[in-house]
Amino acid sequence: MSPDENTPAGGAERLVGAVADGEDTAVEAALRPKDLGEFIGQTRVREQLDLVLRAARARGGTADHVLLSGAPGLGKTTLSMIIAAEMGAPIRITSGPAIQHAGDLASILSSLTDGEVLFLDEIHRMSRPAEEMLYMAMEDFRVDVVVGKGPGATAIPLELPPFTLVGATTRAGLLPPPLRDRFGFTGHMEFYEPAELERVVGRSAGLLDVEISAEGAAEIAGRSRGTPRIANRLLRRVRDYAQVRADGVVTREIAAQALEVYEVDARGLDRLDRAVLRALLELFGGGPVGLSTLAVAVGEERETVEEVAEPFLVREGLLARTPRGRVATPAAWHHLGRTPPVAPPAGQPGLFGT
Ligand SMILES: Nc1ncnc2c1ncn2[C@@H]1O[C@H](COP(=O)(O)OP(=O)(O)OP(=O)(O)O)[C@@H](O)[C@H]1O
Repeated sequence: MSPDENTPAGGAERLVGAVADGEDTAVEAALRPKDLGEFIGQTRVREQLDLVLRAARARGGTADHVLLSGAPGLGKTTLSMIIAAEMGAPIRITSGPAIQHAGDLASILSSLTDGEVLFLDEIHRMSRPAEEMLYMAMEDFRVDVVVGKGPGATAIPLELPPFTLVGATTRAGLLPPPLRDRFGFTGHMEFYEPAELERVVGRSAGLLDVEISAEGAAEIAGRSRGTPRIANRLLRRVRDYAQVRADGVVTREIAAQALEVYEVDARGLDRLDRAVLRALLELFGGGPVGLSTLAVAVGEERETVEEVAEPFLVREGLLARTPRGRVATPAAWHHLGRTPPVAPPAGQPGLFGT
């Protein structure tokens, strides 16, 4: 398996990875907002969803199918639970990779109750036959269950109770159009602003009984890469530090010291992210340099640099992928406390290829 942004080479989970680790799973249930009012940020999606749910409630029916797209850890599972809670309906949770055969899906669908919410995480990873069964289930609340094999096989139609499908995907673009078109509402989840993450940290600290100052919450928020899951994880590590090395209270200084121990810098970069930038600046004058050369310079696999470190560096505007290779932006020089090279006179090719 190739590495991704969330797991460094070697397998250990990254403190700043956005995919849930075992500890996250254990504590996240306690930290999830329970209704739309408690859900922080995502103003647009929240308002649109509020309208969809209110209208469905007023009609006394089930809500339209909902597709939530966005990076891991932004709150898709949480929102699906909120949709069920707001509709006063039970929720069934499963995921695309768990449904490999159409029969797996048929057995889930046929056991749904009236109005139930079915949360299908990673919906883009479902098998094709299951996907085709889902089209009919979403549109007509009916599936054809095939009994037998070969020429003697018969399709038995099975009526389903009305239900709301909430699909979640990190890659909306990978969904086949017929599937995408069957959702009545699509919400795209954005990365969170620091002020919103500060509220997430403050709220979680309250639930975990951690005393924290506003500045302490801001310090953690600024290092959380726009992602509530990372904010909650960093809060737990800072809490440990505050307990062991101080009086348990999370101030700005304590948060900064703790995250220095864990090598997460003021902008949320970790050791690997910084190693890539440092090599780019110190060994290659800021680039352009080929990916393979850069990977050798930091002693990592090419895939690790490309899939683990680069996405966040690109998102932060610290690194650019150009046809001639990787280039550090002026912001990268500033972030590592260095002065970017002077731009060449107009008309002459320079470091940044202009
Ligand atoms: N808007 C929010 N306000 C407060 N906490 C949030 C918010 N969004 C997410 N969280 C918290 O972040 C954690 C991760 O959220 P969640 O599991 O819903 O993310 P996700 O997008 O479903 O991730 P994945 O795709 O990896 O399953 C949870 O503990 C949740 O409480």
